[in-house]
Amino acid sequence: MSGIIAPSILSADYTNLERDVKLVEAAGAEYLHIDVMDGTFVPAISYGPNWVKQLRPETNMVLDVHLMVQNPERFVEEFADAGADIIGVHVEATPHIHRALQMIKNKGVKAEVVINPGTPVSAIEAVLDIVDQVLVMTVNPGFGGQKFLPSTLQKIAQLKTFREERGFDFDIEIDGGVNNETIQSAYEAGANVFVAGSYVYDKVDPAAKINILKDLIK
Ligand SMILES: O=C(CO)[C@@H](O)[C@H](O)COP(=O)(O)O
Ligand SMILES: [Co+2]
Repeated sequence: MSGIIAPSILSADYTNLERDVKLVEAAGAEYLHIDVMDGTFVPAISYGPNWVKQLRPETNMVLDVHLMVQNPERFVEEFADAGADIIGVHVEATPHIHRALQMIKNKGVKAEVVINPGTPVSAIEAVLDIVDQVLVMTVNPGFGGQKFLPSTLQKIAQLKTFREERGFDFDIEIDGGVNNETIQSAYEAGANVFVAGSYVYDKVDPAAKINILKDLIK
């Protein structure tokens, strides 16, 4: 099974956002990753539901919304109404992770649970039967351009084993430090959706970068 590339627009040029979105779509990216940050769960502040709503008609890519916000259940319905296709909520951000995921599913949107590098897979075991996707953070959340943490690979493998043994049906996404040198180890461990921000957008030719990544996960 070949993998899916999800460019993160956190590293795009916001003054040329439409160009940067269309460019990765034309290059074959299937998902567009949108990092929502609240200045509390993570230090930075980024964008909100209105921003997703304006982006929605501009692309056919799957909008993969990563909520790095405290108590995400306050916002999931707004992001669903804005046109998100997948909404991810951090287990560390709420005492009500099951409710948050259920709220996403009730809106007809794919529900994703997210774990930080310091959080074990056991913290999400009780919700693995209801999620469509698990996001394993391969850096600490909050910023683009950080280094991939190889210690996260064993959690990817553990999730793959859980899925096989218990007959669950979720995708495994990774986010942070994904580039031509790191993608293959995560693919081999069992990940099948790959967020890439700075590697795709920071230097020349995002389309070529997507092709390089795609070739490595065939
Ligand atoms: O969620 C986050 C950061 O918190 C990411 O989605 C970043 O946007 C990934 O950026 P790179 O590590 O690929 O530069
Ligand atoms: Co992200």
